[in-house]
Amino acid sequence: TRSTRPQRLLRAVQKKAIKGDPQSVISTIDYFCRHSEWAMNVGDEKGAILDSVVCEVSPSTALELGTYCGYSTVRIARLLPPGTKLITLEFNPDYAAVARQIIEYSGLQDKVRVLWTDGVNHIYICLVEGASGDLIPKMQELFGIKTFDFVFLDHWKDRYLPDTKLLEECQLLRKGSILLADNVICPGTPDYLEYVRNSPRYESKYFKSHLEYTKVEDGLEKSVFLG
Ligand SMILES: O=C(NC/C=C/[C@H]1O[C@@H](n2cnc3c(NCCO)ncnc32)[C@H](O)[C@@H]1O)c1cc(-c2ccc(F)cc2)cc(O)c1O
Ligand SMILES: [Mg+2]
Repeated sequence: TRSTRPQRLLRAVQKKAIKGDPQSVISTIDYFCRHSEWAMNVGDEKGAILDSVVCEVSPSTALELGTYCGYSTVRIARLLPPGTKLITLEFNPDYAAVARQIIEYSGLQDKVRVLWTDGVNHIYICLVEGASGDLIPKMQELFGIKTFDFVFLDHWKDRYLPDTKLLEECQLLRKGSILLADNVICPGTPDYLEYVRNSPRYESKYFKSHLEYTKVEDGLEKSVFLG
């Protein structure tokens, strides 16, 4: 049977990227998506905005909803200081398998630890297979996470709002937690935008950009939880 797009993207990384070099993995994926096959990675233009927010927040705990091939996982993890806990959730086992290999190829595998390892000098990336709706309520029990400093939303667009409300209900957000949402224009997340822009519990800001690898408008919404 024909390979899948994530498998072809992985093969391009294994063929062209420098093993152990996260930036090379990122550039290879961007080149592949621009010149061979488009794929729904956050991409280089919005990725630069993601980078700047991650550097500004310098989170000690971070959550990514929707790993897909691991492109934004690598983008985020390469900027995190040692001792950070990054949890990324992916419920499609085939995508999770590709993401695991891309994360490992980027040299972050020595930082990929199951979260309860007591090492203190590594970034912990835990790629958990499962649906955010089931896993978010278990963050404390499974990973000892009290609150997330940073959340990157990039999964099904109609799940941004319910999962944000779930994070609030599970008290996984604290005063100052930052939510960064991809695709708030294209494909669009109207109910989520309306919520974070009108709720007194959030201070929201739109970062105008373009849909990955295209000239179509898209952007990221950065929302600070006010507690
Ligand atoms: O649809 C887009 N992203 C979805 C990502 C889904 C990934 O996340 C995983 N996932 C989904 N829900 C959950 C979940 N929980 C929710 C269910 O329980 N728990 C765990 N994992 C989950 C999927 O398995 C995928 O791996 C998109 C589209 C365009 C686009 C724009 C223009 C076009 F013309 C075409 C496409 C551009 C983008 O940047 C985009 O991100
Ligand atoms: Mg996206």
